[in-house]
Amino acid sequence: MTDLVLETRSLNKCFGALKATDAVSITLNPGEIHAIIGPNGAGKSTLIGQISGALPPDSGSVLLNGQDVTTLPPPARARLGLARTFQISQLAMEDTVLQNACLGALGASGKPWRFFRPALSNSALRDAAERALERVGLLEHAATRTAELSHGQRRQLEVAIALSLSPRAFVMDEPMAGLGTEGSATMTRFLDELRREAPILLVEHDMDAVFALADRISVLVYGRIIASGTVDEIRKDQAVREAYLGDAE
Ligand SMILES: Nc1ncnc2c1ncn2[C@@H]1O[C@H](COP(=O)(O)OP(=O)(O)OP(=O)(O)O)[C@@H](O)[C@H]1O
Repeated sequence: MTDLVLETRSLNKCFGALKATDAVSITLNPGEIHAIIGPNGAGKSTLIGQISGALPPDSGSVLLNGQDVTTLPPPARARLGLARTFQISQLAMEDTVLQNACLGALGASGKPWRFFRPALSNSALRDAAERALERVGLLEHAATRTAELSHGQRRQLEVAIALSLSPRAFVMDEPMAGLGTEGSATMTRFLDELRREAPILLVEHDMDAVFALADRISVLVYGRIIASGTVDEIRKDQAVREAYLGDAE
């Protein structure tokens, strides 16, 4: 029996001759935030795609709470508690905030959202969505058209969608993107609390947020993990500084 919430074992994915992920093995422990950082094109999105199930690996495996989920499609992984934050582009802009917040639970059902629109009258689903909105501070906007939300509020809504799944692990793809200084600080405080609910695998370019939040950082360069360690270890790592942080400090 393992305590690991999420684990990848030697994930490989090639696009033609390009190795987008090259034997990537990472773990996520209960209660932690594990950040994955790396330059553009390092393979971070490819890794997340393989973890969420959107992209089949060429080889290697993905385990969720010790269960091999490598061949399961994204909705099945979501039902097992893997919550990937939805990208803003997947929000239905003409629908209300509450309707979007129901997405997570509906997504977990594996059925297309539009098909299930009447499910808003499902009170269990609605309650879960409202609780999630309350957690992220958006409940007062439940009836607002999503298009009217600010960028930062849309980011909060993405997290609410993930939360409505009662997840056992979060996988977040750049939650700070486009938030500005104040928005990033608010999101950082929120993620700091959220880790108590479920651990977070965090792909993020915002180094202030990463250094403030991460228990562990893994550095991906050209598809390979070149270093993994605490914030201090990564800051001091010469190979990391040369490959990535050197021009960011
Ligand atoms: N569907 C695809 N077909 C061909 N090449 C791809 C495909 N998806 C990604 N790549 C290539 O794989 C490499 C890794 O891309 P990926 O998007 O995973 O990097 P990333 O670290 O997420 O980058 P960024 O920080 O810019 O989002 C890049 O060289 C990219 O051009």
